Amino acid sequence: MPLLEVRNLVKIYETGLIRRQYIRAVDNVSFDVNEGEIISLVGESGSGKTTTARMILRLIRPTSGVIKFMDRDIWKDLKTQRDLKWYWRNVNGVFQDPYASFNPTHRIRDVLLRVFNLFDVHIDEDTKIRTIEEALRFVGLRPEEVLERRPFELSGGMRQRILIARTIIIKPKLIVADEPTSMIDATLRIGILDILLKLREELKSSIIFITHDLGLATYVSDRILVMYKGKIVEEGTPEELLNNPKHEYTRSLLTAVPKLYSKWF
Ligand SMILES: Nc1ncnc2c1ncn2[C@@H]1O[C@H](COP(=O)(O)OP(=O)(O)OP(=O)(O)O)[C@@H](O)[C@H]1O
Repeated sequence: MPLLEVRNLVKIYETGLIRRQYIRAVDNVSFDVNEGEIISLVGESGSGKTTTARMILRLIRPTSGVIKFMDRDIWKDLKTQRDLKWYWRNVNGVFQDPYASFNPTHRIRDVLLRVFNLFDVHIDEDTKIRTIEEALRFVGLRPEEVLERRPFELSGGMRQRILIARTIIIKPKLIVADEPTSMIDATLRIGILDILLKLREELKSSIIFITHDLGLATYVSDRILVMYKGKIVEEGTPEELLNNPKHEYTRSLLTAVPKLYSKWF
């Protein structure tokens, strides 16, 4: 049984007050995510990646289709507040703008301590601090350097790492990482991807990595799904997509991938 099953997912947005317009943002999308697997959703801006991610995170309701996590339909079978906390503890998101995700007036220590309350994790204070320190070290930060600082006193790369640390604290089974590297310098991006690989390796997390950059997806994924105008137009391992892209859109994405990546295969 896959960890996550997405079947015939559709999202139609209605816009316009006088003349109604319908945008088919996600159009009949199906895929599975297995335990310990990293898959990427790759596509240009507007292809429906974020909408798909938000539906998986149960933040927006699909127009139709089914999402099952551990065999539970996330709209039909999760009813109580407790069910939802269970879900968000197990399926957690890391978003693209680490700055917007923090309350700027809070110290990092408090930002991270709040996570335990949010998800009803009842452990003693010492264990909480130890868990936080462990998570910070996991993402390559020194607790003593960041705990007392406020978000604006840290670099973008550090903030992104703290967001990942916040996710690690609750040890979700599935992490949905939506463009987690887009706001940081190119030189630091691989560092973030290496953390995702380490998460899979050491915590056996599954990851859905969302990006417009096929090169980054190639670096980190077991399987890549290419999205175009709301549909998945191609799916394969990085090797298959790089060596034998079938869809014209994948070929156009490949022209933007530096030779460095293709050299690996
Ligand atoms: N709340 C909304 N209301 C109306 N239309 C929306 C809404 N959110 C997204 N859309 C539209 O749905 C389509 C898919 O958007 P989505 O954000 O899912 O794509 P994306 O691939 O994640 O793009 P990006 O990389 O720019 O975030 C776009 O045409 C977008 O304009």
